[in-house]
Amino acid sequence: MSEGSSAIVRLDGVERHFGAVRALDGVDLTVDAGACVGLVGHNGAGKSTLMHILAGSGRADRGRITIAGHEETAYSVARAQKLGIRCVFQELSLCPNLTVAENARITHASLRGIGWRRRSAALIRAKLDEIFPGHGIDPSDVVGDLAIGQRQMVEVARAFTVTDDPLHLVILDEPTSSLDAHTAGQLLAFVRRAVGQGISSILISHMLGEILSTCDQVVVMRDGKVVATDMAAAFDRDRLVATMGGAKHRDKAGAAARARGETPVMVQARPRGQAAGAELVAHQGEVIGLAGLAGHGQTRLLLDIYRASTARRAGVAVSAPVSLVAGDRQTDGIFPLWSIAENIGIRSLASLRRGLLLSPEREAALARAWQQKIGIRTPDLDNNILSLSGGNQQKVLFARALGSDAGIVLMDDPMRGVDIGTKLEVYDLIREEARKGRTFLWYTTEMDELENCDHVYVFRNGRIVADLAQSELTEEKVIQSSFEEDGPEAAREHTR
Ligand SMILES: Nc1ncnc2c1ncn2[C@@H]1O[C@H](COP(=O)(O)OP(=O)(O)OP(=O)(O)O)[C@@H](O)[C@H]1O
Repeated sequence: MSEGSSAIVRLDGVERHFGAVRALDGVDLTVDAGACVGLVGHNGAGKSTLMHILAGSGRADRGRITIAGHEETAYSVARAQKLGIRCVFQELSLCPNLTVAENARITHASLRGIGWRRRSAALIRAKLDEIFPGHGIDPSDVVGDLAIGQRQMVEVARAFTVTDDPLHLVILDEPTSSLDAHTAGQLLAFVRRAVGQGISSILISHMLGEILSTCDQVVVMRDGKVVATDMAAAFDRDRLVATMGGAKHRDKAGAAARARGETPVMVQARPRGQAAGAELVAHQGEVIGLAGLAGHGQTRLLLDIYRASTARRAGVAVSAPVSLVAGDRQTDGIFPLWSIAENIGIRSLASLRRGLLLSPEREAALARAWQQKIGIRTPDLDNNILSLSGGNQQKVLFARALGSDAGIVLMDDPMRGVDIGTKLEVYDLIREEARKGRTFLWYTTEMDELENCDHVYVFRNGRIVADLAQSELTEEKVIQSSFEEDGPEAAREHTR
Protein backbone atom coordinates (compact mmCIF):
# COMPACT_ATOMS: atom_id res chain seq x y z
CA MET A 1 0.00 0.00 0.00
CA SER A 2 1.23 3.48 -0.67
CA GLU A 3 2.45 5.60 2.17
CA GLY A 4 1.75 8.91 0.46
CA SER A 5 -0.25 11.77 1.85
CA SER A 6 -3.51 10.02 0.91
CA ALA A 7 -3.20 7.67 3.91
CA ILE A 8 -6.13 8.13 6.27
CA VAL A 9 -4.69 5.75 8.81
CA ARG A 10 -1.25 4.33 9.54
CA LEU A 11 -0.44 1.87 12.26
CA ASP A 12 3.22 1.07 12.92
CA GLY A 13 4.58 -1.72 15.07
CA VAL A 14 1.38 -2.20 17.07
CA GLU A 15 1.61 -4.76 19.87
CA ARG A 16 -0.98 -6.04 22.32
CA HIS A 17 -0.76 -8.79 24.93
CA PHE A 18 -3.49 -10.39 27.01
CA GLY A 19 -1.58 -12.20 29.74
CA ALA A 20 0.28 -15.00 27.98
CA VAL A 21 -1.47 -14.37 24.66
CA ARG A 22 0.37 -12.20 22.16
CA ALA A 23 -2.70 -10.97 20.26
CA LEU A 24 -0.76 -8.45 18.13
CA ASP A 25 2.90 -8.82 17.42
CA GLY A 26 4.19 -5.71 15.64
CA VAL A 27 1.47 -4.91 13.10
CA ASP A 28 1.84 -2.29 10.35
CA LEU A 29 -1.24 -1.24 8.40
CA THR A 30 -2.02 1.63 6.03
CA VAL A 31 -5.42 2.59 4.68
CA ASP A 32 -5.65 5.14 1.88
CA ALA A 33 -8.52 7.57 1.34
CA GLY A 34 -11.25 5.96 -0.72
CA ALA A 35 -9.82 2.44 -0.37
CA CYS A 36 -11.68 -0.66 0.66
CA VAL A 37 -9.29 -2.94 2.54
CA GLY A 38 -10.22 -6.54 3.29
CA LEU A 39 -8.80 -7.97 6.52
CA VAL A 40 -8.78 -11.76 6.80
CA GLY A 41 -7.23 -14.35 9.09
CA HIS A 42 -8.07 -17.43 11.15
CA ASN A 43 -10.14 -17.19 14.35
CA GLY A 44 -7.95 -15.51 16.95
CA ALA A 45 -5.49 -14.04 14.39
CA GLY A 46 -5.88 -10.60 15.99
CA LYS A 47 -8.21 -8.80 13.57
CA SER A 48 -10.76 -7.53 16.10
CA THR A 49 -8.05 -6.56 18.58
CA LEU A 50 -6.36 -4.48 15.88
CA MET A 51 -9.65 -2.84 14.92
CA HIS A 52 -10.45 -2.01 18.55
CA ILE A 53 -7.15 -0.16 18.70
CA LEU A 54 -7.94 1.73 15.51
CA ALA A 55 -11.41 2.62 16.81
CA GLY A 56 -9.97 3.86 20.10
CA SER A 57 -11.80 1.23 22.17
CA GLY A 58 -8.67 -0.81 22.81
CA ARG A 59 -5.18 0.29 23.68
CA ALA A 60 -1.89 -0.79 22.18
CA ASP A 61 0.97 -1.83 24.47
CA ARG A 62 3.41 -0.46 21.88
CA GLY A 63 3.35 1.15 18.46
CA ARG A 64 2.16 4.30 16.73
CA ILE A 65 -1.20 5.44 15.39
CA THR A 66 -1.14 8.16 12.74
CA ILE A 67 -4.41 9.58 11.45
CA ALA A 68 -4.42 11.89 8.43
CA GLY A 69 -0.70 12.52 8.88
CA HIS A 70 -0.78 13.35 12.63
CA GLU A 71 0.52 10.96 15.24
CA GLU A 72 -2.08 10.39 17.95
CA THR A 73 -0.77 10.26 21.50
CA ALA A 74 -4.04 10.31 23.48
CA TYR A 75 -6.25 8.26 21.22
CA SER A 76 -9.77 7.30 22.36
CA VAL A 77 -13.23 6.46 21.01
CA ALA A 78 -14.23 10.13 21.23
CA ARG A 79 -11.08 11.18 19.36
CA ALA A 80 -11.69 8.54 16.67
CA GLN A 81 -15.25 9.80 16.24
CA LYS A 82 -13.96 13.40 15.88
CA LEU A 83 -11.49 12.24 13.25
CA GLY A 84 -14.18 10.45 11.25
CA ILE A 85 -13.39 6.85 12.18
CA ARG A 86 -16.35 4.59 12.97
CA CYS A 87 -16.63 0.93 13.72
CA VAL A 88 -19.28 -1.77 13.55
CA PHE A 89 -18.08 -4.58 15.80
CA GLN A 90 -19.16 -8.22 15.99
CA GLU A 91 -20.47 -7.65 19.48
CA LEU A 92 -23.27 -5.31 18.57
CA SER A 93 -23.24 -2.18 20.66
CA LEU A 94 -26.87 -1.04 20.50
CA CYS A 95 -28.82 -0.58 23.75
CA PRO A 96 -31.61 -3.17 23.54
CA ASN A 97 -34.10 -1.24 25.68
CA LEU A 98 -33.91 1.94 23.58
CA THR A 99 -35.55 2.61 20.23
CA VAL A 100 -33.64 2.72 16.95
CA ALA A 101 -33.81 6.54 16.90
CA GLU A 102 -32.61 6.79 20.52
CA ASN A 103 -29.69 4.51 19.70
CA ALA A 104 -28.77 6.69 16.73
CA ARG A 105 -28.51 9.63 19.06
CA ILE A 106 -25.99 7.93 21.35
CA THR A 107 -23.18 8.29 18.81
CA HIS A 108 -24.45 11.58 17.41
CA ALA A 109 -24.34 13.95 20.33
CA SER A 110 -25.26 16.93 18.18
CA LEU A 111 -28.79 15.53 17.92
CA ARG A 112 -30.08 17.47 20.92
CA GLY A 113 -32.59 20.16 21.82
CA ILE A 114 -36.22 20.32 20.86
CA GLY A 115 -37.15 17.87 18.13
CA TRP A 116 -34.00 15.70 18.44
CA ARG A 117 -36.07 12.54 18.38
CA ARG A 118 -37.73 13.48 15.10
CA ARG A 119 -34.41 14.49 13.52
CA SER A 120 -32.70 11.38 14.74
CA ALA A 121 -35.55 9.22 13.39
CA ALA A 122 -35.41 10.94 10.01
CA LEU A 123 -31.63 10.55 9.74
CA ILE A 124 -31.52 6.86 10.60
CA ARG A 125 -34.55 6.08 8.43
CA ALA A 126 -32.94 7.83 5.45
CA LYS A 127 -29.70 5.89 5.90
CA LEU A 128 -31.52 2.57 6.32
CA ASP A 129 -33.50 3.31 3.15
CA GLU A 130 -30.31 4.16 1.29
CA ILE A 131 -28.39 1.04 2.35
CA PHE A 132 -31.13 -1.55 2.85
CA PRO A 133 -34.19 -0.67 0.73
CA GLY A 134 -37.22 -2.59 2.01
CA HIS A 135 -35.63 -3.07 5.47
CA GLY A 136 -38.94 -3.09 7.40
CA ILE A 137 -37.46 -1.27 10.43
CA ASP A 138 -39.19 1.69 12.03
CA PRO A 139 -37.09 4.23 14.00
CA SER A 140 -39.58 3.85 16.89
CA ASP A 141 -38.95 0.08 17.13
CA VAL A 142 -37.30 -1.02 20.37
CA VAL A 143 -33.97 -2.60 19.43
CA GLY A 144 -34.45 -5.60 21.72
CA ASP A 145 -37.53 -6.56 19.69
CA LEU A 146 -35.60 -6.67 16.40
CA ALA A 147 -34.10 -9.83 14.90
CA ILE A 148 -30.31 -9.98 15.01
CA GLY A 149 -30.02 -9.20 11.29
CA GLN A 150 -32.12 -6.07 11.71
CA ARG A 151 -30.02 -4.95 14.67
CA GLN A 152 -26.98 -5.37 12.45
CA MET A 153 -28.61 -3.18 9.79
CA VAL A 154 -29.29 -0.44 12.35
CA GLU A 155 -25.72 -0.63 13.59
CA VAL A 156 -24.36 -0.28 10.05
CA ALA A 157 -26.73 2.57 9.17
CA ARG A 158 -25.78 4.41 12.34
CA ALA A 159 -22.08 4.13 11.53
CA PHE A 160 -22.62 5.68 8.10
CA THR A 161 -24.88 8.49 9.36
CA VAL A 162 -23.21 11.88 9.29
CA THR A 163 -24.01 14.79 11.64
CA ASP A 164 -21.34 17.18 12.94
CA ASP A 165 -18.30 14.91 12.80
CA PRO A 166 -16.75 13.97 9.46
CA LEU A 167 -16.82 10.43 8.09
CA HIS A 168 -13.59 9.06 6.61
CA LEU A 169 -13.29 5.40 7.53
CA VAL A 170 -15.80 2.74 8.58
CA ILE A 171 -14.52 -0.52 10.03
CA LEU A 172 -16.95 -3.37 9.43
CA ASP A 173 -16.13 -6.43 11.54
CA GLU A 174 -17.99 -9.37 9.98
CA PRO A 175 -20.95 -7.16 9.04
CA THR A 176 -22.70 -9.74 6.86
CA SER A 177 -22.45 -12.68 9.25
CA SER A 178 -25.98 -12.19 10.53
CA LEU A 179 -27.47 -10.98 7.25
CA ASP A 180 -29.10 -13.12 4.59
CA ALA A 181 -27.58 -13.16 1.11
CA HIS A 182 -29.94 -10.49 -0.24
CA THR A 183 -29.27 -8.01 2.59
CA ALA A 184 -25.54 -8.77 2.55
CA GLY A 185 -25.53 -7.92 -1.16
CA GLN A 186 -27.23 -4.59 -0.42
CA LEU A 187 -24.59 -3.75 2.17
CA LEU A 188 -21.61 -4.68 0.00
CA ALA A 189 -22.99 -2.70 -2.94
CA PHE A 190 -23.40 0.28 -0.62
CA VAL A 191 -19.81 -0.07 0.66
CA ARG A 192 -18.62 0.16 -2.95
CA ARG A 193 -20.73 3.30 -3.50
CA ALA A 194 -19.34 4.86 -0.31
CA VAL A 195 -15.79 4.03 -1.38
CA GLY A 196 -16.53 5.73 -4.70
CA GLN A 197 -17.38 8.87 -2.71
CA GLY A 198 -14.03 8.75 -0.92
CA ILE A 199 -15.09 7.02 2.32
CA SER A 200 -12.61 4.27 3.19
CA SER A 201 -13.64 0.91 4.60
CA ILE A 202 -11.97 -1.95 6.35
CA LEU A 203 -14.00 -5.10 5.81
CA ILE A 204 -13.33 -8.11 8.04
CA SER A 205 -14.98 -11.29 6.85
CA HIS A 206 -14.57 -15.04 6.78
CA MET A 207 -16.56 -15.11 3.56
CA LEU A 208 -13.64 -14.93 1.20
CA GLY A 209 -15.84 -14.47 -1.86
CA GLU A 210 -17.18 -11.19 -0.54
CA ILE A 211 -13.68 -9.97 0.34
CA LEU A 212 -12.42 -10.71 -3.17
CA SER A 213 -15.42 -9.15 -4.88
CA THR A 214 -15.72 -6.02 -2.70
CA CYS A 215 -12.22 -4.96 -1.64
CA ASP A 216 -9.42 -3.16 -3.49
CA GLN A 217 -6.67 -4.48 -1.22
CA VAL A 218 -6.41 -7.47 1.08
CA VAL A 219 -4.41 -7.77 4.29
CA VAL A 220 -3.91 -11.26 5.70
CA MET A 221 -3.18 -11.79 9.41
CA ARG A 222 -1.86 -14.89 11.09
CA ASP A 223 -1.02 -15.34 14.78
CA GLY A 224 -0.95 -11.61 15.54
CA LYS A 225 1.08 -10.59 12.49
CA VAL A 226 0.34 -9.25 9.03
CA VAL A 227 1.67 -11.95 6.71
CA ALA A 228 0.56 -10.57 3.34
CA THR A 229 -0.71 -7.31 1.83
CA ASP A 230 -1.64 -7.13 -1.84
CA MET A 231 -4.22 -5.96 -4.34
CA ALA A 232 -7.38 -8.06 -4.18
CA ALA A 233 -6.95 -8.93 -7.84
CA ALA A 234 -3.68 -10.67 -6.97
CA PHE A 235 -5.48 -13.16 -4.70
CA ASP A 236 -7.84 -15.98 -5.35
CA ARG A 237 -9.61 -18.08 -2.77
CA ASP A 238 -6.93 -20.78 -2.65
CA ARG A 239 -4.09 -18.28 -2.21
CA LEU A 240 -6.02 -16.55 0.57
CA VAL A 241 -6.70 -19.81 2.40
CA ALA A 242 -3.07 -20.89 2.02
CA THR A 243 -1.77 -17.52 3.27
CA MET A 244 -4.09 -17.64 6.28
CA GLY A 245 -2.51 -20.99 7.11
CA GLY A 246 -5.90 -22.66 7.21
CA ALA A 247 -7.04 -25.98 5.92
CA LYS A 248 -6.14 -26.81 2.36
CA HIS A 249 -8.89 -26.14 -0.11
CA ARG A 250 -11.13 -29.16 -0.37
CA ASP A 251 -13.95 -29.82 -2.72
CA LYS A 252 -17.29 -29.32 -1.08
CA ALA A 253 -18.29 -32.43 0.81
CA GLY A 254 -21.86 -32.51 -0.43
CA ALA A 255 -24.36 -34.87 1.06
CA ALA A 256 -24.68 -38.23 -0.60
CA ALA A 257 -28.10 -38.43 -2.20
CA ARG A 258 -30.20 -41.19 -0.71
CA ALA A 259 -33.83 -42.06 -0.44
CA ARG A 260 -35.79 -40.63 2.47
CA GLY A 261 -37.70 -42.69 4.91
CA GLU A 262 -35.24 -45.54 5.48
CA THR A 263 -34.77 -44.60 9.14
CA PRO A 264 -37.23 -43.60 11.91
CA VAL A 265 -38.69 -40.10 12.00
CA MET A 266 -37.00 -38.07 14.77
CA VAL A 267 -38.69 -34.69 14.32
CA GLN A 268 -41.99 -33.68 12.82
CA ALA A 269 -42.81 -29.98 13.09
CA ARG A 270 -45.39 -27.68 11.56
CA PRO A 271 -44.56 -23.96 11.74
CA ARG A 272 -47.11 -21.88 13.62
CA GLY A 273 -49.45 -20.29 11.11
CA GLN A 274 -48.83 -22.99 8.54
CA ALA A 275 -52.01 -24.49 7.16
CA ALA A 276 -52.23 -28.26 7.33
CA GLY A 277 -50.06 -29.97 4.79
CA ALA A 278 -46.44 -28.81 4.73
CA GLU A 279 -44.39 -29.75 7.75
CA LEU A 280 -40.74 -30.34 8.44
CA VAL A 281 -39.76 -33.99 8.78
CA ALA A 282 -36.33 -35.23 9.87
CA HIS A 283 -35.36 -38.88 9.80
CA GLN A 284 -32.62 -40.33 11.98
CA GLY A 285 -29.17 -39.63 10.55
CA GLU A 286 -30.34 -36.87 8.24
CA VAL A 287 -28.97 -33.36 7.97
CA ILE A 288 -31.96 -31.12 7.29
CA GLY A 289 -31.45 -27.57 6.03
CA LEU A 290 -33.73 -24.63 6.86
CA ALA A 291 -33.28 -21.92 4.24
CA GLY A 292 -34.82 -18.65 3.08
CA LEU A 293 -34.28 -15.00 3.93
CA ALA A 294 -33.13 -14.27 7.48
CA GLY A 295 -35.89 -13.92 10.06
CA HIS A 296 -38.63 -15.76 8.18
CA GLY A 297 -39.52 -18.19 10.92
CA GLN A 298 -36.59 -20.61 10.83
CA THR A 299 -35.30 -19.69 14.30
CA ARG A 300 -38.80 -19.74 15.72
CA LEU A 301 -39.43 -23.26 14.49
CA LEU A 302 -36.07 -24.44 15.87
CA LEU A 303 -36.95 -22.95 19.27
CA ASP A 304 -40.40 -24.59 19.15
CA ILE A 305 -38.72 -27.94 18.50
CA TYR A 306 -36.26 -27.30 21.32
CA ARG A 307 -39.09 -26.56 23.75
CA ALA A 308 -41.10 -29.55 22.54
CA SER A 309 -38.36 -31.84 23.86
CA THR A 310 -39.38 -30.98 27.44
CA ALA A 311 -43.03 -29.92 27.13
CA ARG A 312 -45.87 -30.85 24.81
CA ARG A 313 -46.28 -28.48 21.92
CA ALA A 314 -49.04 -28.62 19.32
CA GLY A 315 -47.79 -29.55 15.87
CA VAL A 316 -44.30 -30.59 17.03
CA ALA A 317 -43.08 -34.09 17.90
CA VAL A 318 -39.51 -35.06 18.79
CA SER A 319 -38.22 -38.50 19.71
CA ALA A 320 -34.79 -37.94 21.33
CA PRO A 321 -32.96 -35.47 23.58
CA VAL A 322 -32.27 -32.17 21.81
CA SER A 323 -29.39 -29.70 21.98
CA LEU A 324 -29.19 -26.28 20.36
CA VAL A 325 -26.27 -24.38 18.89
CA ALA A 326 -27.40 -20.76 19.16
CA GLY A 327 -26.55 -18.30 16.44
CA ASP A 328 -26.85 -15.22 18.63
CA ARG A 329 -24.16 -16.30 21.06
CA GLN A 330 -24.28 -13.03 22.98
CA THR A 331 -27.87 -13.42 24.12
CA ASP A 332 -28.67 -17.13 23.76
CA GLY A 333 -25.40 -18.99 23.78
CA ILE A 334 -22.57 -18.40 26.17
CA PHE A 335 -22.56 -18.12 29.95
CA PRO A 336 -20.40 -15.00 30.20
CA LEU A 337 -19.29 -15.48 33.81
CA TRP A 338 -18.12 -19.05 33.29
CA SER A 339 -14.89 -20.58 32.07
CA ILE A 340 -14.42 -22.11 28.63
CA ALA A 341 -14.48 -25.65 30.12
CA GLU A 342 -17.69 -24.97 32.06
CA ASN A 343 -19.32 -23.58 28.94
CA ILE A 344 -18.48 -26.75 27.04
CA GLY A 345 -19.57 -29.14 29.80
CA ILE A 346 -22.93 -27.63 30.75
CA ARG A 347 -24.92 -29.81 28.33
CA SER A 348 -23.19 -33.02 29.52
CA LEU A 349 -23.66 -32.78 33.28
CA ALA A 350 -24.99 -36.33 33.66
CA SER A 351 -21.84 -37.87 32.20
CA LEU A 352 -19.54 -35.47 34.09
CA ARG A 353 -20.90 -36.50 37.48
CA ARG A 354 -18.99 -38.62 39.96
CA GLY A 355 -21.49 -39.61 42.64
CA LEU A 356 -23.56 -36.57 43.44
CA LEU A 357 -20.87 -34.08 42.49
CA LEU A 358 -19.52 -32.82 39.21
CA SER A 359 -16.05 -34.10 38.48
CA PRO A 360 -13.69 -31.25 37.50
CA GLU A 361 -11.35 -33.83 35.94
CA ARG A 362 -14.07 -35.18 33.65
CA GLU A 363 -15.12 -31.66 32.75
CA ALA A 364 -11.52 -30.73 31.91
CA ALA A 365 -11.04 -33.92 29.87
CA LEU A 366 -14.17 -33.26 27.81
CA ALA A 367 -13.06 -29.68 27.18
CA ARG A 368 -9.52 -30.79 26.22
CA ALA A 369 -10.86 -33.37 23.78
CA TRP A 370 -12.98 -30.76 22.03
CA GLN A 371 -10.26 -28.14 22.12
CA GLN A 372 -8.15 -30.53 20.06
CA LYS A 373 -10.95 -31.69 17.83
CA ILE A 374 -11.99 -28.24 16.58
CA GLY A 375 -8.97 -26.17 17.55
CA ILE A 376 -10.21 -23.80 20.25
CA ARG A 377 -7.37 -21.29 20.57
CA THR A 378 -6.60 -20.58 24.19
CA PRO A 379 -3.65 -21.12 26.52
CA ASP A 380 -5.98 -22.25 29.32
CA LEU A 381 -9.48 -23.76 29.23
CA ASP A 382 -10.11 -22.37 32.73
CA ASN A 383 -9.97 -18.85 31.31
CA ASN A 384 -13.21 -16.92 31.08
CA ILE A 385 -15.19 -17.59 27.89
CA LEU A 386 -15.02 -13.89 26.97
CA SER A 387 -11.25 -14.13 26.63
CA LEU A 388 -11.82 -16.05 23.38
CA SER A 389 -12.13 -14.41 19.98
CA GLY A 390 -15.66 -14.37 18.54
CA GLY A 391 -15.13 -17.37 16.27
CA ASN A 392 -13.57 -19.40 19.06
CA GLN A 393 -16.59 -18.67 21.30
CA GLN A 394 -18.78 -20.08 18.53
CA LYS A 395 -16.62 -23.22 18.46
CA VAL A 396 -17.35 -23.68 22.17
CA LEU A 397 -21.07 -23.74 21.43
CA PHE A 398 -20.45 -26.49 18.88
CA ALA A 399 -18.37 -28.46 21.33
CA ARG A 400 -21.16 -28.15 23.90
CA ALA A 401 -23.81 -29.55 21.53
CA LEU A 402 -21.74 -32.22 19.82
CA GLY A 403 -20.08 -33.30 23.07
CA SER A 404 -23.49 -33.96 24.64
CA ASP A 405 -25.56 -37.12 24.22
CA ALA A 406 -28.35 -35.34 22.31
CA GLY A 407 -29.62 -37.39 19.38
CA ILE A 408 -31.04 -34.28 17.72
CA VAL A 409 -28.88 -31.21 17.23
CA LEU A 410 -30.53 -27.93 16.25
CA MET A 411 -28.25 -25.31 14.71
CA ASP A 412 -29.42 -21.70 14.40
CA ASP A 413 -27.11 -20.30 11.70
CA PRO A 414 -24.17 -21.38 13.83
CA MET A 415 -21.17 -20.82 11.56
CA ARG A 416 -21.20 -17.06 11.81
CA GLY A 417 -17.72 -15.84 12.54
CA VAL A 418 -16.11 -19.25 12.19
CA ASP A 419 -13.04 -19.28 9.93
CA ILE A 420 -12.98 -21.22 6.70
CA GLY A 421 -10.60 -23.95 7.88
CA THR A 422 -12.71 -24.73 10.94
CA LYS A 423 -15.94 -24.57 8.95
CA LEU A 424 -14.77 -27.32 6.62
CA GLU A 425 -13.76 -29.44 9.60
CA VAL A 426 -17.12 -28.88 11.31
CA TYR A 427 -18.98 -29.80 8.11
CA ASP A 428 -17.08 -33.11 8.07
CA LEU A 429 -17.83 -33.62 11.75
CA ILE A 430 -21.56 -33.05 11.19
CA ARG A 431 -21.62 -35.56 8.33
CA GLU A 432 -19.68 -38.07 10.43
CA GLU A 433 -22.03 -37.66 13.40
CA ALA A 434 -25.04 -37.96 11.06
CA ARG A 435 -23.65 -41.24 9.71
CA LYS A 436 -23.49 -42.47 13.32
CA GLY A 437 -27.21 -41.73 13.65
CA ARG A 438 -27.50 -38.19 14.92
CA THR A 439 -30.07 -35.93 13.32
CA PHE A 440 -29.25 -32.31 12.48
CA LEU A 441 -31.61 -29.43 11.78
CA TRP A 442 -29.51 -26.64 10.37
CA TYR A 443 -30.72 -23.14 9.66
CA THR A 444 -28.17 -21.38 7.52
CA THR A 445 -28.05 -18.15 5.54
CA GLU A 446 -25.10 -19.47 3.51
CA MET A 447 -26.03 -21.20 0.29
CA ASP A 448 -22.80 -23.23 0.29
CA GLU A 449 -23.73 -24.83 3.59
CA LEU A 450 -27.00 -26.19 2.23
CA GLU A 451 -24.95 -28.51 0.06
CA ASN A 452 -24.14 -30.46 3.21
CA CYS A 453 -27.83 -31.19 3.76
CA ASP A 454 -29.82 -34.24 2.71
CA HIS A 455 -33.01 -32.26 2.46
CA VAL A 456 -33.86 -28.54 2.56
CA TYR A 457 -37.01 -26.64 3.57
CA VAL A 458 -37.29 -23.04 2.38
CA PHE A 459 -39.16 -20.61 4.66
CA ARG A 460 -41.04 -17.46 3.80
CA ASN A 461 -43.16 -15.38 6.17
CA GLY A 462 -43.06 -18.05 8.86
CA ARG A 463 -44.16 -20.86 6.57
CA ILE A 464 -42.49 -23.66 4.64
CA VAL A 465 -42.83 -22.76 0.96
CA ALA A 466 -40.54 -25.32 -0.67
CA ASP A 467 -39.39 -28.82 0.17
CA LEU A 468 -36.26 -29.79 -1.77
CA ALA A 469 -34.37 -33.05 -1.87
CA GLN A 470 -30.60 -32.71 -2.15
CA SER A 471 -30.81 -33.84 -5.81
CA GLU A 472 -33.11 -30.93 -6.76
CA LEU A 473 -31.36 -28.23 -4.70
CA THR A 474 -30.12 -25.19 -6.61
CA GLU A 475 -29.41 -21.64 -5.45
CA GLU A 476 -31.92 -20.36 -7.99
CA LYS A 477 -34.71 -22.50 -6.54
CA VAL A 478 -33.97 -21.34 -2.99
CA ILE A 479 -33.91 -17.67 -4.02
CA GLN A 480 -37.01 -18.01 -6.15
CA SER A 481 -39.06 -19.57 -3.38
CA SER A 482 -37.71 -17.06 -0.84
CA PHE A 483 -39.20 -14.19 -2.84
CA GLU A 484 -42.04 -15.68 -4.86
CA GLU A 485 -45.48 -14.05 -4.96
CA ASP A 486 -45.12 -11.40 -2.30
CA GLY A 487 -41.76 -10.18 -3.69
CA PRO A 488 -39.92 -7.57 -1.63
CA GLU A 489 -42.77 -7.46 0.89
CA ALA A 490 -41.54 -10.82 2.12
CA ALA A 491 -38.36 -9.21 3.33
CA ARG A 492 -40.34 -6.79 5.49
CA GLU A 493 -42.31 -9.32 7.42
CA HIS A 494 -39.69 -10.58 9.78
CA THR A 495 -41.30 -13.16 11.97
CA ARG A 496 -38.65 -14.08 14.45
N1 LIG B 1 -10.13 -9.49 26.47
C1 LIG B 1 -9.32 -10.50 26.17
N2 LIG B 1 -8.72 -11.23 27.14
C2 LIG B 1 -7.89 -12.25 26.85
N3 LIG B 1 -7.54 -12.61 25.58
C3 LIG B 1 -8.10 -11.91 24.58
C4 LIG B 1 -9.02 -10.84 24.81
N4 LIG B 1 -9.39 -10.33 23.60
C5 LIG B 1 -8.76 -11.07 22.67
N5 LIG B 1 -7.98 -12.01 23.25
C6 LIG B 1 -7.14 -12.99 22.54
O1 LIG B 1 -6.42 -12.31 21.54
C7 LIG B 1 -6.33 -13.12 20.36
C8 LIG B 1 -6.84 -12.34 19.17
O2 LIG B 1 -8.25 -12.22 19.28
P1 LIG B 1 -9.13 -11.42 18.22
O3 LIG B 1 -10.52 -11.32 18.78
O4 LIG B 1 -8.45 -10.15 17.86
O5 LIG B 1 -9.10 -12.41 16.97
P2 LIG B 1 -9.87 -12.33 15.58
O6 LIG B 1 -8.85 -12.44 14.50
O7 LIG B 1 -10.76 -11.13 15.56
O8 LIG B 1 -10.72 -13.68 15.62
P3 LIG B 1 -12.22 -14.04 15.09
O9 LIG B 1 -12.07 -14.28 13.63
O10 LIG B 1 -12.54 -15.29 15.82
O11 LIG B 1 -13.12 -12.90 15.45
C9 LIG B 1 -7.10 -14.40 20.66
O12 LIG B 1 -6.19 -15.39 21.03
C10 LIG B 1 -7.99 -14.03 21.82
O13 LIG B 1 -8.26 -15.17 22.61
